[in-house]
Amino acid sequence: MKSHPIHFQSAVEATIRESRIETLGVIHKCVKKTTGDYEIPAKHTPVITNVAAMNNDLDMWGDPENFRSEIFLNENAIKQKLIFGFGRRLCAGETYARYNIFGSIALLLQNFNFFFVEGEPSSLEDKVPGLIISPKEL
Ligand code: HEM
Repeated sequence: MKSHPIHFQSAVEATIRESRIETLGVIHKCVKKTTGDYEIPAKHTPVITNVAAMNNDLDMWGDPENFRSEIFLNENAIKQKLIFGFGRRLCAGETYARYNIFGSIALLLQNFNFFFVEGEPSSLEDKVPGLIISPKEL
């Protein structure tokens, strides 16, 4: 079956979200007392976006624990952007990261077959926690 690049792209987006590599955003200083629905107690209060919570929000995703790439088929979906933070200080490496992840996964899938190895980390739960989540050593 021949798949369309946009379907592959949405699978890549879903993989980035599902892998939950980013837990917190960087510290920002509020320039206004309100942001969206939030009241910030004082101007210039430092705020940190809880990226992990956004990517696991039940109201937003319904079933965040499931891999559903079709959510990302709509190129303009706001959810697609949340992976890299939001607002004027969102991830500066977004385009670079998307381009590289897309290319790397495409090349790997074209050239290799992947299997789980018994006794070795096999799921996304097998990871090392931290500000940036990484897989356990393979
Ligand atoms: C899948 C890969 C990546 C993900 C999921 C990711 C995600 C994020 C997130 C969530 C933030 C915080 C945004 C906020 O606080 O609102 C951020 C900030 C940032 N990221 Fe990334 N990032 C990725 C790759 C990269 C790469 C490859 C670079 C550089 C080449 C990069 C450079 C930065 C920088 C400089 C900031 C701070 C931006 C600012 O405060 O103005 N990121 N990223």
